[in-house]
Amino acid sequence: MTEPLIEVHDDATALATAVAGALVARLADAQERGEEPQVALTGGSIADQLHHQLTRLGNDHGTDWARVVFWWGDERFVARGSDERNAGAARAAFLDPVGADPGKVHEVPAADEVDDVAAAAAAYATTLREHGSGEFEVVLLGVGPDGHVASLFPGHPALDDEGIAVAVTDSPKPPPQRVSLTFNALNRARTVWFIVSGEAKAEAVAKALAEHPPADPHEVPAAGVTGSVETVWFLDRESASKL
Ligand SMILES: O=C1O[C@H](COP(=O)(O)O)[C@@H](O)[C@H](O)[C@H]1O
Repeated sequence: MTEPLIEVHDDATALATAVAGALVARLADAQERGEEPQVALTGGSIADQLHHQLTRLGNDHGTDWARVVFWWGDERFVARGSDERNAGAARAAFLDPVGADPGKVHEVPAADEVDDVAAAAAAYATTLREHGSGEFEVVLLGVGPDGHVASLFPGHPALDDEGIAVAVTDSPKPPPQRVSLTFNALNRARTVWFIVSGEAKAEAVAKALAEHPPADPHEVPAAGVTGSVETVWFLDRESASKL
């Protein structure tokens, strides 16, 4: 468990630009050490801006995108062609333009590819186990106004799942069926970067970072994730306004 660092940027654009710059530098460093870094991407409102900035940077920092292994912290269980799919948006705006290797982009199976959401979670967990069960260089996490991360929602039984990936069948945020990495998997990451923008998230950020008393991850799931080497909360002024 690492002490969280906090970095506040002016607005969502500055925030996404900073995280994109930090990510390409971190991945290039890992590749220079001869590693093939694994990254878990996030969905949600900040993801589009982040993808845009990552594509703008492209190979500028020497990152070889074809030698990065991609995962998602969570996925909505919808058809592959659905606009709601986190992976679809990332592929179109970022992974395809920068030349990610399709064989190293590991999506959660879609609703039109497997029987049910439990089968999707089981298949994702199997693929993760084949790649080290979540030895992530970086996990990127958005945070919902209720403090959820990935698809781990306050008070939900998925918070206590001890596997790697869990099926969520009654998400309070639509769509109701999702697959999420568990706390167990997320907490194996070397680096966890929260990316949080907007006034609506300010309360959740303040609760997650409270020290006395610290937040209960069952009430504020974001408080239950830390990197083994580094945890950074990348915020904009609005999301940091209640700290
Ligand atoms: O549904 C989701 O929500 C969270 C937070 O999204 P936001 O739109 O409130 O920023 C996101 O991190 C997650 O990946 C996504 O599936």
